[in-house]
Amino acid sequence: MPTPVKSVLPVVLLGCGGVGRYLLRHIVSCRPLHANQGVAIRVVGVADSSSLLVADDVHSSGLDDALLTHLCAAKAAGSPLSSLLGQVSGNYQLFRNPEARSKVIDAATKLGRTTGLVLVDCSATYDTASLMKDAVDHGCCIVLANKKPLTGPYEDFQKLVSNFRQIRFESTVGAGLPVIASVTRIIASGDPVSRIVGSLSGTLGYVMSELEDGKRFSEVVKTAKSLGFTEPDPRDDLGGMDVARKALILARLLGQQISMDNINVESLYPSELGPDAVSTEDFLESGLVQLDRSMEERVKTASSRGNVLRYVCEIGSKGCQVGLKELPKDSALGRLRGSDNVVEIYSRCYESSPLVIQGAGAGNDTTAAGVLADIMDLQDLFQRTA
Ligand SMILES: NC(=O)C1=CN([C@@H]2O[C@H](COP(=O)(O)OP(=O)(O)OC[C@H]3O[C@@H](n4cnc5c(N)ncnc54)[C@H](OP(=O)(O)O)[C@@H]3O)[C@@H](O)[C@H]2O)C=CC1
Ligand SMILES: N[C@@H](CC=O)C(=O)O
Repeated sequence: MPTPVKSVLPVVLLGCGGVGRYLLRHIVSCRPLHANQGVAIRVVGVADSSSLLVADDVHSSGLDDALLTHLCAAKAAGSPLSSLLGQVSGNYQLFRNPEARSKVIDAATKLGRTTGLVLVDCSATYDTASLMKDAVDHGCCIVLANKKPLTGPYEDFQKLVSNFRQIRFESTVGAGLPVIASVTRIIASGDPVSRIVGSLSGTLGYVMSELEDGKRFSEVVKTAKSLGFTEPDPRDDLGGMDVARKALILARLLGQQISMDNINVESLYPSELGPDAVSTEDFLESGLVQLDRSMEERVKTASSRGNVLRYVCEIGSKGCQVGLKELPKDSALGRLRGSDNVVEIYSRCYESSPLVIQGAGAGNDTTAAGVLADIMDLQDLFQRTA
């Protein structure tokens, strides 16, 4: 006998790039698994940077799986969502910006306090912050892979986490690794976390370990991009900002009321190659090679001392810093290979022997799996009443 549906989770997805598309594919392919658990995820809307595709009647139906599959194929081919209009049939409407934003609010207003709604942010922009805050006001649950809304003004962070039962942001730190959940559990048990140390960039982990194998910096950064490890602009990774955002999220979770300005960040590229001076394309094409020599020398110098380079994040009572460190090859961080992350959490209970979490720390598949697990984790808030 089929398992009765206990929870229906309506979802609006912001962003259908690498992570967002994987999420939609996971949702579709996990239907039988979720049905066995009595859960149905109903995707009622999907937005990209210019439009929103939304189900005709968000109360009673979602976008069907055939449409979601088409949508993923179109976005993967580089077409905007609006290209589906007139090409693919289905019970949906398309709204372009700025109307698209108000339609997301409409869905949040309609569903937030009735059936409930999960607004999922898989974009890579600060622009979604106000939408996410509005969604919180409308009683919606929110799930983020996007770190930016949580790393703007402290008041935004406070607002977004104000109903902590209704937010999940596991994938913002460590992709699919249970870092936020572990820190949250330790804090909830009254065990004060004193320090978090780790290698939290899949991109920089991959780049550093490939450099040790004698590969060129410019080549491995491009490969990291093609493997889906980097941010849309890899300078977010190479400049340390992506790791700094993760550090800020963790520090704020520990109760530190700090902002990005309070984090010491070491950049691996000079300001002449920064986003204000050079486009992403030019940076990839001709900027990166300018860094090959100096990176090769840094790696060789470290190696001559029996060490390796790792981009390390440290959060403690005396502040936060992220930067390149020379570490013994056989240390926990030194042994890291590829895009793996490792996080050591120190607290009273984990003082001499920290809680260590390690595993794949980047990639669209892993990250999307983390986002899906976050959505599923909200199922108890979506009990079907009828
Ligand atoms: N890849 C990884 O390993 C990990 C990624 N993340 C995070 O996941 C997020 C997504 O990454 P990724 O998929 O690689 O990024 P992409 O650049 O591939 O995709 C971003 C998507 O967001 C859309 N978008 C831009 N602005 C808006 C907006 N205002 N409203 C709605 N959608 C918008 C873009 O639209 P359009 O298609 O029109 O450009 C695009 O579809 C990032 O924040 C990243 O930091 C987190 C952990 C790990
Ligand atoms: N670009 C990030 C992806 C996850 O946040 C990384 O390399 O770790």
